[in-house]
Amino acid sequence: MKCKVEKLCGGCSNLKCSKALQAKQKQEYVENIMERAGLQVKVAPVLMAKNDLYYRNKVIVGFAKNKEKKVYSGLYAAHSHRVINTSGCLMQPKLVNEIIDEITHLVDSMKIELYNEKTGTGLLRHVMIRYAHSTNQVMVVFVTSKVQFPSRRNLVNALVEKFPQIVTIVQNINTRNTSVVIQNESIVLYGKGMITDILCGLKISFTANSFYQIHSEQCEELYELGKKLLNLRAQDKVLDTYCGVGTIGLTLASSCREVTGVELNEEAIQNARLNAKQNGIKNIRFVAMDSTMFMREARKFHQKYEAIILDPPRAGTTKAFIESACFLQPNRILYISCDPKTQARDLIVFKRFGYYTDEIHPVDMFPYTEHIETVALLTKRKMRSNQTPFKNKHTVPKTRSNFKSSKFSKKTKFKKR
Ligand SMILES: C[S@@+](CC[C@H](N)C(=O)[O-])C[C@H]1O[C@@H](n2cnc3c(N)ncnc32)[C@H](O)[C@@H]1O
Repeated sequence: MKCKVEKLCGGCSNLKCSKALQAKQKQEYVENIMERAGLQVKVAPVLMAKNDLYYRNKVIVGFAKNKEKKVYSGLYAAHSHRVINTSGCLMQPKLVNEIIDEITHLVDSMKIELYNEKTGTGLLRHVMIRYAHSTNQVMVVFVTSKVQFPSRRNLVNALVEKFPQIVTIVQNINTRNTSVVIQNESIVLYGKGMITDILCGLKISFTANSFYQIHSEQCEELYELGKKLLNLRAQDKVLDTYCGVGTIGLTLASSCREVTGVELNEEAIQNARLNAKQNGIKNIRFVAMDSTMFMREARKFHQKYEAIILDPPRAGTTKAFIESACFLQPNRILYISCDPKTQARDLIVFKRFGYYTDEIHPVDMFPYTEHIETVALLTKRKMRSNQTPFKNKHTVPKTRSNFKSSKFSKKTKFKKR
């Protein structure tokens, strides 16, 4: 496969590898990590993506000017903030590439000021495009350094006229000296500020700040695998932590009694609630809260879940989360991870609290890159009666009557049972 900026970009380090070679390398990569962590687990063959080109449903580009002072756009060169021209990128949907090219042309012809990171001057920092594969809907987000955005009307009109697939355009204001692209303040310039995809047969809407898996088709495979491993029963209560816009819990809701989704990002929780409503799913609720804090509260009130799911960001989860999750004694824990290194670190802690896995399932969510998603089902193994790994004051589980009479903290949104 040929890419003109392959050596500069660093995004697709496996561009020259066949599918079979990528599968082998990624499996060995996970095996090495697990082995080095001292975990005796089998690593299953990698579940490779059927579509390995034009898959990225989220793209963020920066802008710069060439020697002739003409504006170009693209990703950053590896380990730098130098913009390289990635027009026509093979990992981005063709429509997304066309829209980026048009925006770049408009930014140039309308003489929109580019932001300068070094001096902190200028206006346009980045453009983010989000794409819904199943519905062909597109969201465009202009990230600016200030609220005043003089040419925005003309820019919006020109874009929606040329691309009817653009259903919403948002301005995100980032005044900070940071490499975090998207900040909390947004103004909707056109449409509703969200796009809707169809995922696992459900209508899933999300806004600019909410997480949505990068490879939508492969995400369906990932969730299908998770569902199969969990093997839920109709009476099960499920906790879906780090739930984003609720996608995992929503796809499981019809196979269990009830689901609780927990997520730090309030905007994502609002999306999740809308997603439950627009799919008529009633046995799910969402809590906007840090997952570790939630888990601590759940432990305090001795909540019972048959299955706990965690799908944290690359940094993995916390020891406090793991300790509390294991204390609740679910039958199974499903750990989905986008970084096998932090997953291995966390699996060691799970093991200390009695939860083991025999097998890791890698899923290739990021073809041609070095990244890999991994899924592990953990189940409880018996410990000797004198082995109690739990240390702090909630060691002794409350009796049922204790639990019923205990006062619920105002912060926590547990329902009395
Ligand atoms: C890898 S995403 C997974 C989202 C979702 N499970 C999915 O498949 O789309 C991780 C999510 O965790 C959320 N998050 C990050 N830190 C968190 C925390 N401390 N507590 C709860 N959620 C957190 C992020 O906002 C993000 O939505």
